[in-house]
Amino acid sequence: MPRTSRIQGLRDLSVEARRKSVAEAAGVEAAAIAAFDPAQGLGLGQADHMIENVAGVLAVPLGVATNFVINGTEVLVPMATEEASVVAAASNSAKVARIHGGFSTSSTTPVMQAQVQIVGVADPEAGRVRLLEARDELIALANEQDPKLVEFGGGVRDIAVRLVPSRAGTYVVAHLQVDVRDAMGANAVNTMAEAVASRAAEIAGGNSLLRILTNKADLRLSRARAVFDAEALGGPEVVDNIIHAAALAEADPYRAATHNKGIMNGITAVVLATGNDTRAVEAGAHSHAISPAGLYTSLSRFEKDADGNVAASLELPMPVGLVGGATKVHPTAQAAVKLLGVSTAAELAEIITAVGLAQNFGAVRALATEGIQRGHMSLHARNIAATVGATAEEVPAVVARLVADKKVRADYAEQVLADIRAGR
Ligand SMILES: CC(C)(COP(=O)([O-])OP(=O)([O-])OC[C@H]1O[C@@H](n2cnc3c(N)ncnc32)[C@H](O)[C@@H]1OP(=O)([O-])[O-])[C@@H](O)C(=O)NCCC(=O)NCCSC(=O)C[C@@](C)(O)CC(=O)[O-]
Ligand SMILES: NC(=O)C1=CN([C@@H]2O[C@H](COP(=O)(O)OP(=O)(O)OC[C@H]3O[C@@H](n4cnc5c(N)ncnc54)[C@H](OP(=O)(O)O)[C@@H]3O)[C@@H](O)[C@H]2O)C=CC1
Repeated sequence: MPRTSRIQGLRDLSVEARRKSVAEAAGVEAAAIAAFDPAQGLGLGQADHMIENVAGVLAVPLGVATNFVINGTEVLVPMATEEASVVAAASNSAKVARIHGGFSTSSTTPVMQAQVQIVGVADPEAGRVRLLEARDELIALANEQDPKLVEFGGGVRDIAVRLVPSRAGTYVVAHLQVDVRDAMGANAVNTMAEAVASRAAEIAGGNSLLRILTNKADLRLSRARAVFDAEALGGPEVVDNIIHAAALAEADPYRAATHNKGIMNGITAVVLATGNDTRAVEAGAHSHAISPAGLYTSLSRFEKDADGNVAASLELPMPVGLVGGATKVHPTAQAAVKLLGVSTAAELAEIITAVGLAQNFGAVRALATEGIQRGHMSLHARNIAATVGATAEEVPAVVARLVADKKVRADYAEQVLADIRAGR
């Protein structure tokens, strides 16, 4: 069967049947994603090699978002999240995006930056120039630290030097700009920064202090765009409401924070599912969300295009890898990568960005029409039913009453469960 991400009725299958259906649709062996089953996921022994003082593992629901077409390829997306309605929203948006061809993505070269802070330079302007004169020497010294990365075509691409005035004087800050290829790159660039720090300080005429990557990875950008059909959304008025919602997020930091949280609902779920550094991606995203006027603003843009449809776009840092960190050692993360069918970090970064845009659009569309609660709470109701003690067999009946009565609350769920058990 040709690879497809359209699996109608996936929600109605059992977990095991869903996993089988997803593997078939993705064109992978069922064994490739067997580690989605916690029984075959991260073992205590493996976990004990990953972090310190391991006492257990924390399982998180792993859903699969459907309907994605990205650069013409059908993609089923693993999403690790504890939040109801996130997977549904991403799938719903992806379904609408299919009308105009799905998502188009692109990305820059995977360049991560490490900072070397140099303190106590009497003549920082001249110190900066001295460092730039020594560019080739410092690049060679840094590249010696990771011959394998250079062998893969990576390595230091350039050096930039910034002067940062502060209450404690002006710092000369050298940036190593390193192509890290398919790594997230933090360990790689941190090693390089530590190796060049003392020589850089000597050249600049000061003392080196911090040698560490920046998570404001604005030389490693990923982009996604999609067109959402006006008629499918409910007509021009809905489009105008979506544009207004997006305009507020652009202008108001209070709204931008939640608008961007909506984006990260999608992004962080895939970053986590693939064993990548969620904190690095979140730090990069929010540090990127600063307007030219210095305001915290929305990361995505929604515009009404010439045909009256919504043209949505998103560009942000996306420092994710396939070869380092937990991705290589976590069996479920490896299975997630197999399901995605990606072979480079850039491909992964672009899929993650598309999912962020889909998630963001789904939330804003709901907010700009019926509001978030109907969709979100009707799915959250299952959590509430389980919380008050409903068995798997009782949950559907409890949820149906909570949603029908528009009272998705734990106290009401207790009453409904009691009624159902009493045959009322
Ligand atoms: C929840 C929906 C999708 C319902 O929307 P709906 O129109 O009732 O859904 P539907 O039953 O017509 O299904 C449409 C498609 O949605 C997907 N879908 C629909 N239901 C399911 C399900 N149970 N399981 C799996 N997939 C589901 C599925 O893809 C389905 O098509 P199909 O593939 O079946 O042909 C919609 O109301 C929605 O997208 N709401 C937005 C929810 C959301 O954004 N949740 C994120 C949490 S809220 C938040 O924290 C972010 C926020 C809101 O604060 C951000 C911000 O402020 O901007
Ligand atoms: N965000 C942050 O602030 C920080 C994050 N971290 C953590 O660092 C980890 C990621 O760092 P990262 O450097 O990726 O980890 P790794 O050091 O595990 O992986 C990178 C290494 O993999 C090797 N490699 C093999 N194949 C490739 C390839 N195709 N492309 C590139 N490199 C390849 C490279 O050479 P070689 O084998 O010679 O090393 C490279 O140095 C994450 O777990 C993150 O959480 C750490 C510090 C700070």
